[in-house]
Order: sequence, then C-alpha cells, then structure tokens
Amino acid sequence: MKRHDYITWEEYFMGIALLSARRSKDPNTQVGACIVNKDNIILSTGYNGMPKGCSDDVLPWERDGSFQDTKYAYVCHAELNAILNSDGRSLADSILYVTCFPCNECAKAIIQAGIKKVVYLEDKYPDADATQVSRRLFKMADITLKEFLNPTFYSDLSLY
Ligand SMILES: Nc1ccn([C@H]2C[C@H](O)[C@@H](COP(=O)(O)O)O2)c(=O)n1
Ligand SMILES: [Zn+2]
Repeated sequence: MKRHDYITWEEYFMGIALLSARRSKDPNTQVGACIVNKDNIILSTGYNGMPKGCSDDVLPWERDGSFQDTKYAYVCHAELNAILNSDGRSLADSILYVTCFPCNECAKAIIQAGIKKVVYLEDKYPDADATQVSRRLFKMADITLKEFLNPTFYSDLSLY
C-alpha cells in the first residue's frame, strides 16, 4: 500500500523556495522563490543577492546609511532573480512561491512576466508603502494571492 503522509505540491514548492533562501548572503533577511507551471514543473528558482559579477564581499549589506552605502541600492530580490533565471521559458499562467511578500518593484515584474498566482509565506513588512502598492497592483492585475500556512511542516524540517 502506498504511503499517505507525503508532502503536498504546495509544501514541496515552498520547501524549495525556503531552501533557495538559504543561499542568500543577506545577514538580515533571506528570501527564496520558486516558479512553477500548471503541470507542476519547476521553471525557475532564485534568492536575494548581489548582481552577477558584483562582489558580495565588497558591496554593502548595511540597512542604514546613505543610499549608496546600503544593500537596498544593489541587491536583486529573490522574485526578480527567479524571473530572470527562467532562461526564456514562458512564465505565462505560472505560480510563484516566495518566502516573503513581494515588493512593488517585483510586483511589476511578476505582472509583466504573466505570473498569475503568488503564494507567500511571510508578510514581513505589511505596513510598508512597497507592500501596499504591491497589493494594489496585484488586485488590479487580477493576480491571486495566497498566504501559505503550515508551521508544523516547516518546524519538522527545521528549515524556517
Ligand atoms: N519580497 C522580498 C522582500 C525582500 N527581499 C530582499 C531584499 C533585501 O535583500 C532583503 C530585505 O532586507 P531587510 O530590509 O529585511 O533587512 O530581502 C526580497 O528578495 N524579496
Ligand atoms: Zn522585490
């Protein structure tokens, strides 16, 4: 008889997003993303990090300071990296699994890429302007938003 306690597709893809986040060098917030098509095939993954060829030993990881001296000016977000890592595969009607709610810049890229659903784990900055703008854009663009809720699964895996 087959086993029945296997993980769901959602748990599997969010698990991959969580594992991707562990590649991030960001000392404060590690974010991972996984994009999947309607046949449950993984199209791409990504995590937040400095652009290719730009040393993450040289660029700043600080949160505070002048624009040029903080990470925010340089870091590529996990969602954008996942979109750019898709290597020409169509992302039309795909689903994005991401460990942190997308910012407004990523929301624009998500919409333009044709992603139709965003499953997120944590809404870390719910009151931030970037989050409010994202929610507004997702609503207008008819993107489905779903919060992923399954703390037991992740504490079992010690991934989160
Ligand atoms: N949806 C998101 C949100 C944030 N990030 C990245 C950008 C930074 O590397 C980090 C946030 O840093 P914090 O302000 O929390 O110190 O996470 C992302 O990739 N995707
Ligand atoms: Zn973003």
